[in-house]
Amino acid sequence: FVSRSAARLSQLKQHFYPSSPAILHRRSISFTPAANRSIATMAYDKELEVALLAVQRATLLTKSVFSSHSKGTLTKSDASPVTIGDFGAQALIISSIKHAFPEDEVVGEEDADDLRKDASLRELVWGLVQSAKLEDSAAEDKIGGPIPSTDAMLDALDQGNSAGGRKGRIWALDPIDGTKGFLRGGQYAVCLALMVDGVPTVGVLGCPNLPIDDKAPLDASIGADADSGEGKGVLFSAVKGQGATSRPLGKGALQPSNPISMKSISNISEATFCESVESGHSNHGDQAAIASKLGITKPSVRMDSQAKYASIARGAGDLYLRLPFAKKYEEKIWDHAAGVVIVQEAGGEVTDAWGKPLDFGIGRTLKENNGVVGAPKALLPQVLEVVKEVLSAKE
Ligand SMILES: Nc1ncnc2c1ncn2[C@@H]1O[C@H](COP(=O)(O)O)[C@@H](OP(=O)(O)O)[C@H]1O
Ligand SMILES: [Mg+2]
Ligand SMILES: [Mg+2]
Ligand SMILES: [Mg+2]
Repeated sequence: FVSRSAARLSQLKQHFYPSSPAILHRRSISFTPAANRSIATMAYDKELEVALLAVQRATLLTKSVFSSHSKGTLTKSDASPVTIGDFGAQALIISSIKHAFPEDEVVGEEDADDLRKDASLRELVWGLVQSAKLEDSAAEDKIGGPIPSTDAMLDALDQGNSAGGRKGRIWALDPIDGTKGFLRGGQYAVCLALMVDGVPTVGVLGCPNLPIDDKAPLDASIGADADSGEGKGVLFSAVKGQGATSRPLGKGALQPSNPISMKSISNISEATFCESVESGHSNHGDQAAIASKLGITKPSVRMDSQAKYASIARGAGDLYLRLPFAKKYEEKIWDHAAGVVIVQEAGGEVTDAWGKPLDFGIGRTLKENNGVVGAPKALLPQVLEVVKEVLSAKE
């Protein structure tokens, strides 16, 4: 008994005086392997952290452009707008990715052509890029700190030129999705996804004008006048197999996250569907016909950008409808990759309008797909049936 209690006493001493060399040794055996195991199971944790910080830093830049008078808007060859915010955000994000993962490729929407030709535009963007700094130095370090020179900024912008493909690690980047919404003061999103062998695997959406509260109701005004202010600004993210989360968009280190999931609705007629504001981006008429065939009576919620995917993933809306006007329009992978993995991890599924899986592995566009439909997994077949009915009636 005496020797057993002496042994117990020594155990207790070791427990309460962990500075003793004996206990340090024991701790290193008994705790470290378990800690390592849990780290090993968190696949893509570094990719996720870098993507979250990179997107958060880029939103500091887009918000500064948003509140400035001139957005330096240009018209691209396809007649769509691009702003100094798009250029600056792309340069910052690519430089973050290349710092952490130098071998990875990036499919980015923009390039440096316009900035190389126009010195004053280049200086405007350079000024913005230099001022966009996370307030936490450890967080800044993780994404490589400031871009060192104008040339480095232009090179980073141009590194979004990957052709995409089915092999290896390729990031899809939309520095400002919903540029028209951004210019209007509506919704926009900074979107970044890592695709592994053509499959969206890590997704991050920075939505400066969405309400932080996952439970906030979606009303029609969400798309119209969503000036960033109190209670606004969300970072959504997901890693394949690990669920989806939201957290407030901050200015420094990452804020704590909450799990999100799609709403469970028992009857499709109760659904709220989200569609583009721009009537040129999807067919509002077909979407209204589909909603009415599904018995949906609530008006659609129109908002720009992948904020629609984020909104259905957090259960604020239910369906994402993007019915094509023309067979020939090829959806861009950066308009969907991040939103798709977030919706999938929140319990949803996304296909094209004919029910075909979206193929992110064939290049910069979804050229084998036509239109996009997203819904809670269990309801998608029912929605697709009606979508196909409406589309077939027009053929
Ligand atoms: N005719 C078209 N059909 C579908 N999408 C289009 C389109 N023309 C432009 N787009 C894309 O629609 C995106 C915005 O989507 P939404 O309508 O959901 O807000 C644009 O992204 P950018 O704003 O990044 O250029 C652009 O890539
Ligand atoms: Mg664009
Ligand atoms: Mg876009
Ligand atoms: Mg864009």
